[in-house]
Amino acid sequence: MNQHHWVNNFIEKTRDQWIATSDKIWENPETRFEEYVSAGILSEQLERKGFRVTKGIAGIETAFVGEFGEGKPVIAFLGEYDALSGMSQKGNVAYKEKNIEDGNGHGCGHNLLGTGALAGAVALKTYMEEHDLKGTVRFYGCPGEEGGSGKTFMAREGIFDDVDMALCWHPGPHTGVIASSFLSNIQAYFKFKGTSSHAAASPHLGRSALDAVELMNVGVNYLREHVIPEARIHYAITNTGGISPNVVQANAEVLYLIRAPQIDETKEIYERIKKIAEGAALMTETEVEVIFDKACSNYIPSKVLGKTMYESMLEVGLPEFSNSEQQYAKEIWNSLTANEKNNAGQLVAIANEKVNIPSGQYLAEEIHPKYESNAVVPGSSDVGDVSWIAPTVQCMMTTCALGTALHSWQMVAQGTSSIAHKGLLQVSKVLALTAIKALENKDIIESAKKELLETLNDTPYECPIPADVQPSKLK
Ligand SMILES: Nc1ccc(C(=O)N[C@@H](CCC(=O)O)C(=O)O)cc1
Repeated sequence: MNQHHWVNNFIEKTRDQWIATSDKIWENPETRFEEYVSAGILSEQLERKGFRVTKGIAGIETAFVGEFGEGKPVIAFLGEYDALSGMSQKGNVAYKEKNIEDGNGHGCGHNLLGTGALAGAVALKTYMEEHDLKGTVRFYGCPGEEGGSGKTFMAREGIFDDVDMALCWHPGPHTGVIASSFLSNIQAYFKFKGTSSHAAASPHLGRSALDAVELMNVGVNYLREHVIPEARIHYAITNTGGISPNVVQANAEVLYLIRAPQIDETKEIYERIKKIAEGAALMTETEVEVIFDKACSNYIPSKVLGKTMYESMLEVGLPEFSNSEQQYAKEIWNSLTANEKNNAGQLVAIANEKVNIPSGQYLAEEIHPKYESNAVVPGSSDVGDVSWIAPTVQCMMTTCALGTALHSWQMVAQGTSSIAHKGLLQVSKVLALTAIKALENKDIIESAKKELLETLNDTPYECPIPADVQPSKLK
């Protein structure tokens, strides 16, 4: 039996357990660094499959690793399982309706992501046993990707240092190797402290922290024109100082997320934003404290491994969808606005380019043929930090209708559908096959490592998160 047939047989034979695992995680959406149930579901399966499991690695309760085999090469599968807050949504419907008031939801499909990577790792382990192959397979349970950069904290503790190759994937509307780089980022809280007072009787005695937040935001709005065009600066006001307009707000806080292609560019913008915060504090006679939350590095896709993954994708092919799945995808398509439909050809996170979508098509019908690109995707991922340490490869696999945006209710609704299940099985095969090809042809890993060394050009990996910053839960 050739490699592809073996992988196909294995995943199809075990399909029910992957689907059930993904659905269980979908039903228990947990946000950054609180993924207790989800991490439990995945680590328990690794234990049952004979992996040596270590929980709470890198000082993070919901991070874990499962290992099988010994020696080189060390092949790592990266699994995520965190959800987004406030994104609760009913499954398998084509209209917006919450499942639970104020509940979380899998708006980025990480229920599928973690499970697909797990299935790939289990497939590789079984293949190694049956074919008496040497090496180590690891599944890294990586929490807090969304706004948490869990892998960057894990990288800081050195836990990826002996990895020879890393594999990951992302659910979405298209299929192809993720050929582009991603933006690095820094996230920090700006906490202002003033003096409360009666807003009518003694406003002159009050010093408003909320004013400071607003002035800071205005300052940053002016900054935006004077940064490189690829940069992105977002904010969320995490404390408005209360709900009483007749009190001068003594405490207020704003959370900034700053992104740019290179981490040095992000750091430079961060320093300028800190000056704006100091300016806002000066103007309002308040005090500001800057609390570094997290950061991640830009992603360096391995072209060598990208080629191997692309070849694996061609062998595995796209899922075949039934009439009822096509019908559901059409209903999702019909829920989109004209602008959203127009944007459907944008290959989010694959290559930052646009393809034509023929009318009447609702599910991707092609494997994007590019596995090399100089483009930068306007998003970030903590897989970036792993890619500085070991050659790393990722793909996107169709798990939802064309036009579905990540972080949308449509993404949550389809995350437990049979469309997503088919994508999940297909990508598990792609991940396992890519790893098997690399394991059976040592040249692949050697050239990938050489390529990474040349790309880094003697720049050593430096974790962008300072040593004293700890991962934090959502507030
Ligand atoms: N293959 C993908 C990997 C990550 C994402 C994504 O949306 N990441 C978040 C991460 C944000 C963060 O790093 O805090 C983002 O860009 O907003 C999207 C596709």
